[in-house]
Amino acid sequence: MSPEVPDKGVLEATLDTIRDAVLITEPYPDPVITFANAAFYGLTGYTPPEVIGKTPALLQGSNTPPDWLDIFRQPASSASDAPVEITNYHKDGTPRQLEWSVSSWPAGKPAQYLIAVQRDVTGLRDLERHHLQLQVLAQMQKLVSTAGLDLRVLRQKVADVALEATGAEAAVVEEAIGDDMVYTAVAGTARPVMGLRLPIDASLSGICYREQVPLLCPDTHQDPRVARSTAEEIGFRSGLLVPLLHEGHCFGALKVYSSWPHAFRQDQLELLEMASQVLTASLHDARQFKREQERRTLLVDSLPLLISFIDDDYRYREINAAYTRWFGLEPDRLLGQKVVDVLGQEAFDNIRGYMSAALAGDQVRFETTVPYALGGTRPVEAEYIPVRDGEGHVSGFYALVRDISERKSAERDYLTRAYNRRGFDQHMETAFATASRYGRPLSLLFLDIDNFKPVNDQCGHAVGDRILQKVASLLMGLARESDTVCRWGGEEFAVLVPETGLAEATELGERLRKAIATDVKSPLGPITVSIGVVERRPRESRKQLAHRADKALYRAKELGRDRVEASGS
Ligand SMILES: Nc1nc2c(ncn2[C@@H]2O[C@H](COP(=O)(O)OP(=O)(O)OP(=O)(O)O)[C@@H](O)[C@H]2O)c(=O)[nH]1
Repeated sequence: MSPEVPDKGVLEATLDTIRDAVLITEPYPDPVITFANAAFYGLTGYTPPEVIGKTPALLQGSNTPPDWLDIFRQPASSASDAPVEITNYHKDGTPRQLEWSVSSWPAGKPAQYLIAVQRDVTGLRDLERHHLQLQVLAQMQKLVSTAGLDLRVLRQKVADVALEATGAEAAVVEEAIGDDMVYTAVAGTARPVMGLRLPIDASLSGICYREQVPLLCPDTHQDPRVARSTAEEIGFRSGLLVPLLHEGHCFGALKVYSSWPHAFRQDQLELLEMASQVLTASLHDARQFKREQERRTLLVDSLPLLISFIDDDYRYREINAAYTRWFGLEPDRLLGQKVVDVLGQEAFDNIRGYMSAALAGDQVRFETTVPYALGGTRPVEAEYIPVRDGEGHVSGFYALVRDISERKSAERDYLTRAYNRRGFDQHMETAFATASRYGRPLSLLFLDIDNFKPVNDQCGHAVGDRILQKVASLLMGLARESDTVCRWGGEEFAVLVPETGLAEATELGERLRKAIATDVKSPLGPITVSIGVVERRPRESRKQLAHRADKALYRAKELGRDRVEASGS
């Protein structure tokens, strides 16, 4: 022993009594161990013959930085220098987090020995890690509850939290689509590679997804499973990958990575795995919800119905694809627009009352006409269904609008465009219901062209047809909007007149008779009509009313034609 260090034996005896592990080594570059205290043997599991004469390299393992022995190169110049934390390994292979402080001995002179003190901070780091894990998991729970079922938002949050929790440079959510792993959310330096696709069979994430196992990749340069060129391209040198698993079904992988090798530890992989378990349930629900939504949208879009949600400011908030077809406008030209701006003032005025009723909470159903993309208007049947928010306030209503032009044309007579019997019956039903419920008057006119047979026989059917058309158009022109003109059959017409008593209906009959006699002519002379008029009696059926009208008409014929006969009540 050198005379400059006469007290090394005393030192060693003292070191054996302290709790921190201590090594005494030769100076750098070959820090051969000349002494280890009892705490060191206890900490590492080695025996003196396995340690003395070796270097501290015997403590290193897969997660130890390759250049860690540099800490012996520049020993601390003062006690205040921060210790360096290194992952070393027990003899049985278990990793330990050790804080190393290396100093020269004797102090202030050229180093003859180095004294290396190691404090085992594994327990402390475990505690810290558990604390962090709890924090991260709490954060995950929070984000899951706030992200709702919006798949895009949720994916993004998963990537963001994974990035933050692991301190990685990049985080990616990869989902299996067809034969590829597709980057469906990216964070950190992975941002420019959103949407990247890699074959499942030729990527590390593919393995993680297929085999449903978490993977720690310390260095892509040393890992034959890595698609090297893509790894280089995205700056992936080391990383962690966990499968996105829900109830045994795997739908992708969550990956965090760094452009440096050995940037991650096993415990971070465990954390990521725990986090992914919390997240995948929500991701799975959001994926299901999106699929369900797409299915529903497809269904709603393929219905022959215009379906929209209109808010309490009379603006379209949701529309199905039928709107685009009907108005010839893309959804973004309709969404957020006011109904009046889309339909025009006139059509809006027709429905404004129904809209107010729906916003007051009533479910309403009505017929109207609305403008159509190809010009003109079309008849529609609309139903408004109010929607209430959590506090019972009506926030808007669903509008279900059906094109009824075909049904309407089925209610019309092909030759004259007056209502046919089917259309007339429907109007009769409604008019009867209103008249009897509110005790309102309702009258019916039956009208038959006089001596039509000779016209037909002598002038031909084409002439007869034109006369029928002319009579019908005169009747429709003279009747009110609320009246219903019907071709009852052959050369016989009916006019239903709501809100009108017998006297007024008889006057209308006279006006019609005169107009026809004046305006409609055949090659054989003017065309005249005979008319029977009746007013509905209380509790009278439709059939009884029609029968009386027919009798009145018959009387008009009997009494010489070209006249109006009213049947008193
Ligand atoms: N051109 C044409 N004629 C029709 C049509 N439907 C019925 N008619 C004709 O209407 C005529 C009805 O004749 P009748 O029932 O004998 O009565 P009328 O000659 O009008 O005599 P009165 O009713 O007693 O005044 C027949 O010649 C039918 O062929 C039609 O759609 N087109």
